[in-house]
Amino acid sequence: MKKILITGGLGYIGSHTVVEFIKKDLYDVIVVDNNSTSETWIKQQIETITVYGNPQHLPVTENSPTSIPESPYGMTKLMSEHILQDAVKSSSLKVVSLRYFNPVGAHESGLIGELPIGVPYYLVPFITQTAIGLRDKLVIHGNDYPTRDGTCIRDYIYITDLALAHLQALEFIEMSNHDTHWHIFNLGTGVGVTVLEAVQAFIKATKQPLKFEYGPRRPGDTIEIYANFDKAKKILGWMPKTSLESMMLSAWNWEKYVRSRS
Ligand SMILES: O=c1ccn([C@@H]2O[C@H](COP(=O)(O)OP(=O)(O)O[C@H]3O[C@H](CO)[C@H](O)[C@H](O)[C@H]3O)[C@@H](O)[C@H]2O)c(=O)[nH]1
Repeated sequence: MKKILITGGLGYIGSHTVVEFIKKDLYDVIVVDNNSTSETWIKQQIETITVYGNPQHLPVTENSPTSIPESPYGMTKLMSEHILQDAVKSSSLKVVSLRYFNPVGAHESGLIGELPIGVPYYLVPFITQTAIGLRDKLVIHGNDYPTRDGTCIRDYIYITDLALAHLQALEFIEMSNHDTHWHIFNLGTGVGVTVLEAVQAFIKATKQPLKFEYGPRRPGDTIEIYANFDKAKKILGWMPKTSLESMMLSAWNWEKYVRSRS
């Protein structure tokens, strides 16, 4: 059996990816994690669409220009890509860079999911924590953007769909004999969803009331971004399968499970 090392394997994305690799039964999975942001049994997420900044054209493709990120975190993502790109040129290393859009939801078992430390920064954990009563209300950061309802637009991708892309990406890079050893794939649904639509999807899917109000814009927020994932579809055979409402329901089931433990 092939050995695979998964770094950050206790994290939100990492843990779901580990599950899919184990299920496949082709790999001996070794997990490395420094637990730096973990709440003893699970930790936060990373993703890389910050490399696109506020895009000029939508949906963004892998060829859309990257911009200088506003945050040091975003810069680490862009720099990592550059370092890997250089390493590929000077070695036999093969690299696939997966650009995640906004990963949300939890595993269908309800046993793993996203568990931010302290007050959540990301939308969906904030929604679920508000619905369960840990937060008074959700504040929607700005409703005066030039979008259909004034709130920001994102491309929310189900965590297990995202995890499966890692398997497909590995199979692709192992099996193929390409001229280039550096590949980038966008992983999103191709559908832009406003913050208000995300909130409504949560309410509809879970039948939970959710108290929310509009607040000021959050500094540095991208106004609108969603993916063109044609490349992943064509080359990896990858397709997102899960509806926004199912994503929200899974996040809610996870939240209930987490709180029932404590
Ligand atoms: O309490 C909240 C939380 C979020 N939002 C809004 O919901 C949308 C999504 O926000 P998230 O924080 O969930 O996700 P972002 O896309 O803004 O950003 C995060 O996810 C990105 C990729 O998904 C990058 O990793 C980035 O660094 C990270 O901050 C934004 O319009 C944000 O303003 C609210 O209105 N209220």
